[in-house]
Amino acid sequence: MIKIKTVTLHHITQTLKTPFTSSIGHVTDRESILVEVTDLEGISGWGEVVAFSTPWYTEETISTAFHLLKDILVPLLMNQPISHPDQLNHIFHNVKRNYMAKASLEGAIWDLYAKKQGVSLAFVLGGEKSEIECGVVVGISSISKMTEQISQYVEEGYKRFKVKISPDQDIELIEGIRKKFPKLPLMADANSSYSLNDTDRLKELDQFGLLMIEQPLAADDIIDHAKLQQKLTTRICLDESIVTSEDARKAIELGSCRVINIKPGRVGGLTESKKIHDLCKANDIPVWCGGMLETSISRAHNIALASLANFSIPGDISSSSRYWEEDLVYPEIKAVNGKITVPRAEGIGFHMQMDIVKKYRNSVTVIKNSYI
Ligand SMILES: O=C(O)CCC(=O)c1ccccc1C(=O)O
Ligand SMILES: [Mg+2]
Repeated sequence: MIKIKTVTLHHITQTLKTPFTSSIGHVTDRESILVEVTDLEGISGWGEVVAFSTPWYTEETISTAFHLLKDILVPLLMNQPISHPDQLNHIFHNVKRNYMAKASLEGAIWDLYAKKQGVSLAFVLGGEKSEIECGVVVGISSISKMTEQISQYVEEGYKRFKVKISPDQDIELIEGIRKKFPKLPLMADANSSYSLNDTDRLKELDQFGLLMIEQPLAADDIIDHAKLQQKLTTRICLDESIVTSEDARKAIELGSCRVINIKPGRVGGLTESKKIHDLCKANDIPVWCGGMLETSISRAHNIALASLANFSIPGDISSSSRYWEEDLVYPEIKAVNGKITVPRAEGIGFHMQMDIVKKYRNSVTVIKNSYI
């Protein structure tokens, strides 16, 4: 039984090694809220808010998540003994959406739940793989810089390569990469920058043998994606459009996609992620774990999640050093020859380096349970 003593919100800002650009957003300084849940025995579980500073990817921001955590979600959890993290879905039932805020607390409870049993997060989630294959993402810049970055990542051994595209830079970019790397496991993420009017343009991409195209159409759409998928040979992968397992069920039923990207933050946590994984498995839809320019706390959650059987495509889980000067955890999260070993140590399997957390911390908020 988990009895919460305190919930500590560490608000941090880290500067990315190099700014990251997609068709809809540009990130230089990455704000995060690290969520530390400590129980009466003094054991801590860790989660992370992966929302951005502004609502360009989803409607949530770091500020909205802080409000939700402090004023709504943490109070709902206090004075409730928790026997299993799955209960949080029910406890948060009357709070609409705000999935990233919910996921941060839920992730911390999952970590704590595993630690209290002395087993790994991957184990309690039902993970089967002892190592996961890693992919890497190249943000928008010039075609020559993007191709150069890919060459570097090929050398580092990554197993799958994703480039950000938009109608301003797509065919020429993919053509250029393909000339240099004809057989590379390559995919493109459009972050909703096209409409059905661009169908002919998107059909031109079919000739390049991409693994898939991610989220070509609107973030809230599954109807037009179904129409588009019928016209493309390239598989469509949905990211933004899938925020619940019900969304996934409907998208599969409509034929809106042939692959799904699961991000625990986007779907409200690991319980919902597992549900989507299981549903996709039953429907022969492969899944992979997406990335959010996250710290190693979420990276560790993602590694555990990606050890489940139907995560059969390498996800956006790269070395911490892909984005960060310093890792918040020890040992450092590192892809070696494009693979990361799933830790067997308890919980997330990595130790927090509090001196480094404090170095990047703007503020800390401790919420105490009323029974202490
Ligand atoms: O390497 C990563 O963390 C993933 C990068 C990425 O593609 C991304 C980063 C931020 C927000 C949305 C996305 C996305 O998958 O669309
Ligand atoms: Mg995406």
